[in-house]
Amino acid sequence: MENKYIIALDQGTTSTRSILFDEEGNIVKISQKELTQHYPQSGWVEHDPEEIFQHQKETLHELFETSEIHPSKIKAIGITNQRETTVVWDKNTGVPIYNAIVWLDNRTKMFCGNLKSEKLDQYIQENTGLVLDAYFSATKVHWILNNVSGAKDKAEAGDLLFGTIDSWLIYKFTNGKRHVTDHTNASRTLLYNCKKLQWDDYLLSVFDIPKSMLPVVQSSSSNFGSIEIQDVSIPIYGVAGDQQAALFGQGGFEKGIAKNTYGTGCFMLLNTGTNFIKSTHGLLTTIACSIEEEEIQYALEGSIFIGGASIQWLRDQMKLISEAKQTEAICNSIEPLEDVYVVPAFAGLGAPHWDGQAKGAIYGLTLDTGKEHIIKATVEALAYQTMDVLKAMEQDGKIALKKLLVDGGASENGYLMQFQADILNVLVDKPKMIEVTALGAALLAGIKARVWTKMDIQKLRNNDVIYAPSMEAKQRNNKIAGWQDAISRTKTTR
Ligand SMILES: Nc1ncnc2c1ncn2[C@@H]1O[C@H](COP(=O)(O)OP(=O)(O)O)[C@@H](O)[C@H]1O
Ligand SMILES: O=P(O)(O)OC[C@H](O)CO
Repeated sequence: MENKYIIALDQGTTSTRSILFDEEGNIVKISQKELTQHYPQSGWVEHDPEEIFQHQKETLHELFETSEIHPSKIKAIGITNQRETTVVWDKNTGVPIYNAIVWLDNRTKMFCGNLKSEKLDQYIQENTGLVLDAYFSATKVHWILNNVSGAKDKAEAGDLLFGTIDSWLIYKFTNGKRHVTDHTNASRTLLYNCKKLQWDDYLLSVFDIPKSMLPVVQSSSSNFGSIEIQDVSIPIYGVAGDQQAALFGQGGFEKGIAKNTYGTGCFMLLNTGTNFIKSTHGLLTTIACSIEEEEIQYALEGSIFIGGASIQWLRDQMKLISEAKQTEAICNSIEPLEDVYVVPAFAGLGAPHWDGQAKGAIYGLTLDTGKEHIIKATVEALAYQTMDVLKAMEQDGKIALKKLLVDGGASENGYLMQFQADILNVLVDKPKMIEVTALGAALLAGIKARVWTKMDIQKLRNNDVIYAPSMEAKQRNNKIAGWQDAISRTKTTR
């Protein structure tokens, strides 16, 4: 029997990966490159779009250089990407006119504040499922058009294109033949009407963005063009924003399934089926991965801006650790300390608080507080923030979750996962193969290529590690009360 393979391209905030999966969902090869982070001013975060494309191309080619597998064995490619991150490039040269403005960048927070009105906020929530925040692409595009010399005129003349990272990669890989995106990525721009499934003319006029800049929107599992490798043309059959891809890769294409990904940020998504549920507790409504001929499904999302990024902060700015994985042993090595809390509001606070002005804070320091306590409190903050989002989700979704599916780099930290189960008092279920985001993209591509069906996910996902809660209720409640106090002291809007 002929061996079949699927490749996932996973372009994340901190790294760019290419992953080769076999037909059983096993990882045959991974190639990865770290991405340079640029911080030109306080609160600004940029990536070089050319570096992103080069890294994606190099890691993809490396899969073939380091394995015996010929490109003709690859049935399809799926792309998954950091969402919202905005690239604007010249249609005639294919060259970006500015760096990619990253989702974490909040340079447009004042602009958002000035635009805010009850009417606009309501329109945005009802039609895009989002909130007016610097996180999403619309104000980033607006900033580029108004701050790069000549950009506005060029955009009006139809000479500029906008895309999230999936669009940018596809445009480059197809030599400018395709300017496309999928429903999940479009739903993060603040420009897409998630009910009508079309770009929203009213919002385009509010943000003053010409429609000619926008990509064509397709189902997540559909034909996005092809990539030539060694004279073989491999179809791109899957595209999804990384958080929706992770939900899909966790088997979350049924109503009621929730997952939390612990990457640079933490993102919890709950599939709500074909219902567009409007949150009343600070969550977002977003489109889940879509399949041709199937009805659109929605998800409620809690976006936490700083998750694993706070562990990078411990490493790179505070110099308290030399690598992220050290934190697990440090957390396990010290006695439980009740009262140190790190609130990592380094990019403001996302869901469910949406306080763009908040700044990070540490509470409960005494003379015997050591660096280990700060490290442990930073790790625990991922779990507390997740708890805030999960509570909002249970209220909006009118459900009581019994189990949380987890993945992402920081889910490798066993201390964090046990603490998460203890604080939530629910089971935390981590698949042994944590590359669930890439698996989701591969699955979308494999469905279109008829290598798999949705129902193959259980077979592809492998065994799980389950963390069961073991903390006493009194201790849990005390810890939670301390966190709530810390959060309320950090917020600028009370
Ligand atoms: N053992 C660990 N404990 C805590 N955090 C970790 C651990 N391993 C990785 N991380 C954090 O996880 C993040 C990387 O996860 P990943 O899913 O690759 O992120 P992304 O897709 O956002 O680039 C980094 O921010 C890193 O600090
Ligand atoms: O790159 P990640 O995994 O941190 O994901 C970033 C999110 O897509 C931002 O919305």
